[in-house]
Amino acid sequence: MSLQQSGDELVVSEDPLHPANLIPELCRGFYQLGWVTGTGGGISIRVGDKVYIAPSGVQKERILPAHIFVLPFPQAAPSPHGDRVFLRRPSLNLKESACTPLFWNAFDLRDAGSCIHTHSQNAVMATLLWPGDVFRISHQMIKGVRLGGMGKALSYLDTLEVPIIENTPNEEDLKDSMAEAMVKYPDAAAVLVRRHGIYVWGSDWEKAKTQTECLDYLFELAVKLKAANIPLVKDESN
Ligand SMILES: CSC[C@@H](O)[C@@H](O)C(=O)COP(=O)(O)O
Ligand SMILES: [Zn+2]
Repeated sequence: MSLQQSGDELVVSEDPLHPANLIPELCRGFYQLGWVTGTGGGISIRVGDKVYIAPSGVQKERILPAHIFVLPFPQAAPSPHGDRVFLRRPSLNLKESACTPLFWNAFDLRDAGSCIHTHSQNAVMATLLWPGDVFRISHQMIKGVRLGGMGKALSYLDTLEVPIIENTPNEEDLKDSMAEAMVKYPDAAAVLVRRHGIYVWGSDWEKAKTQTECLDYLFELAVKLKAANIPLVKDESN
């Protein structure tokens, strides 16, 4: 099969910033942070009408460009068998990430250019220490996080809100509750999944990565503040 017919030309590039090269590199970085160990977590990048997605259930720090799936955006109507439409599939027997419908929430509902999923223990601890449906923090360094993940940067004086949804045994079943949380909290840059992790998006991969890092810093800080009995939201009267 020629390059043209297989779609391999969509993942072969010498440009280090090509999504097929970036996804493996970023996943190696996330692995070092403990965000994508045990095959969990991942990142998807959308450039224009193409979405690049990693395979499911593989060691994310060992992904190669040849393992990347490319899907059309917007999503093409599924085949009569209900199968997703791909512009390019790896020749190996791999399946696209189970997070695909959740990444798609960020593309559809926020027009995001990238979405990151981590199993960061800081995020998981935040979902357990704050049992309600939203995590809130104020008067901390929240300036790296943007309104809705896409708009202007938050100010020191804003209160950052991240909705929390309940986990399900199958990743795909989170799609609707994640979408509901995104509609209910239009200013949120991420959705936490209780006892599981977080989905963070941005207008491009750099902004999604920056916001994932900022939020993780805040969750780690929040866990320490809780241990020290310091409230996360400052009382404006003192
Ligand atoms: C051990 S991870 C559980 C997975 O279902 C999922 O939550 C995840 O983070 C990664 O899914 P994947 O399909 O490997 O990309
Ligand atoms: Zn996960």
